Amino acid sequence: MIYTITVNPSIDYVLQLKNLNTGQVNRTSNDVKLPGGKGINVSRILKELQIDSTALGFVGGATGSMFESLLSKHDLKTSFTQVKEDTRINVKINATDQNEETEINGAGPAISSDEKQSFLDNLKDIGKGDVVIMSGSLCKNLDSKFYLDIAEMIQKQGADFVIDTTGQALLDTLPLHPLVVKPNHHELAELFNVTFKNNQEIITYARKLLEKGAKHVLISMAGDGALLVTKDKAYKANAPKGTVINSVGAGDSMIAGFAGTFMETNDPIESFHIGAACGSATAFSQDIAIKSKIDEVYKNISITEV
Ligand SMILES: Nc1ncnc2c1ncn2[C@@H]1O[C@H](COP(=O)(O)OP(=O)(O)OP(=O)(O)O)[C@@H](O)[C@H]1O
Ligand SMILES: O=P(O)(O)OC[C@@]1(O)O[C@H](CO)[C@@H](O)[C@@H]1O
Repeated sequence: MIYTITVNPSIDYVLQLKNLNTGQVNRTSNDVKLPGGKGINVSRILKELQIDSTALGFVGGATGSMFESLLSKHDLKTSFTQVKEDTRINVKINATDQNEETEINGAGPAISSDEKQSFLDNLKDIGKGDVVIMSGSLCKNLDSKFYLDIAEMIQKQGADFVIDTTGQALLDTLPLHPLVVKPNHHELAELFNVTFKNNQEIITYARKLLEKGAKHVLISMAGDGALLVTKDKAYKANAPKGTVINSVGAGDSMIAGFAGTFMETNDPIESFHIGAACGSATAFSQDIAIKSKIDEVYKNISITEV
């Protein structure tokens, strides 16, 4: 079974605007509320790929009830830990006069020690053959080593894990051999405090993550596609042509496509192909991609050795 952990899920309030004028009243041309959070997006893509998963995380308050109601439409298996404080709302602003989306992410609830323990107790049945995909920011007052603690715990129980985080939190988990890590190229550059001139330099630094223990390394590069880097080879997935509607969740979709497919096929290159298709399909969708979009985009992606 695949478990996704979204410590700090969200209601994503996605606003379409003609233009964004700060300091003024702006009125949306369209707005939608979506069940969000990196692990939630992973579970949603896995569902599209007909791969079972169970979504875990902290959910609370009136916004938490709304989040669960929004999520129930997607018919996912969930086992959330209820908390006292409110699940956060994250605002995503897509203004046609801006090139990039603007995101304003809430901090999320403070988690009590009892609530934290209840969450950890919920992981006790995870074991051999299971994969835990952990992604996204931590709630207030959760130690920065929370992901590391979970990784150590589930690895002792015989399960594999995937971690989608950045900086020291990512580096700390590498000695535990995550199945796959996926920093984007900016996050990789920040990790090693370098700037990249070309893909070969990106590959060189991606290999350092393998040397530190990661089993597979994906480097996502938004509209420039992605790289799969193994110990002795590297592969590029092109970014197919398409109209970008909302790239929020593209990285989560890529991780879901890779990890879900790898669990079933043990084939890193096919998993990479499907992961790239999931990422681009989400970028070309208002919400997280559906299967028909993933299949359509898959045909326009080629994987080449670099
Ligand atoms: N504009 C785009 N055109 C085509 N494909 C895209 C585009 N943006 C993203 N993708 C696909 O999705 C993958 C992941 O996107 P991206 O690099 O933005 O990940 P990310 O930075 O982790 O995103 P996020 O954290 O917002 O989910 C890319 O490697 C690419 O394959
Ligand atoms: O604040 P975090 O946890 O880093 O990111 C949260 C988030 O931006 O990530 C997803 C897109 O990847 C959205 O659904 C969600 O709002």
